[in-house]
Amino acid sequence: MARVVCPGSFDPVTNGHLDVISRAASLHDEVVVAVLINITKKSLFTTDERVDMLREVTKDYPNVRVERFHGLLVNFCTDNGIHAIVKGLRAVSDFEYEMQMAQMNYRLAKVETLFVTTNPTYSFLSSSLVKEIATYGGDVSGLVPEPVLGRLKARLKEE
Ligand SMILES: O=C(O)c1ccc2[nH]nc(Br)c2c1
Ligand SMILES: O=C(O)c1ccc2[nH]nc(Br)c2c1
Repeated sequence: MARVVCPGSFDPVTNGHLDVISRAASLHDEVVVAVLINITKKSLFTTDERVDMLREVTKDYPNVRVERFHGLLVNFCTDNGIHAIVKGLRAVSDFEYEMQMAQMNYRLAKVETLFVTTNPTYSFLSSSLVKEIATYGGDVSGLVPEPVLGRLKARLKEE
């Protein structure tokens, strides 16, 4: 049973994230999308909201489940029988940091990291850019799943 993890903040999940998750799901028996609980970093959505949105937008993928974790990713992996991490690469600029993390995670727990090159349509995308554009009234439709677009607009109205 090849189980892999797609970790992230997903604050909120974007179509770029979903592209990586769906491609990982087509390659492995099970994909665990792991939402990082980060108490130090202020996020726009709570952990529960981020988990809920991910569950909603991945409900048509039977081999994808969404969990949350805090602390070291490799501890989450070893606790859950996960031997590989799947990350998206949007551009060469992602590679240096991801390479460092991948080598550390292998050293710590022999957990491998596999990379998926993101669909060029979304290679400019990040959660933070989507939030920034939406904050100033920019149109981010088509960049996040429909259910996320509604929640993003509603949340930003509250800010
Ligand atoms: O949501 C994030 O913070 C985040 C970061 C980096 C990422 N690489 N691949 C994916 Br899916 C991904 C998600
Ligand atoms: O949303 C982000 O911050 C983020 C970062 C890094 C990423 N690599 N691949 C993907 Br999809 C991705 C998304």
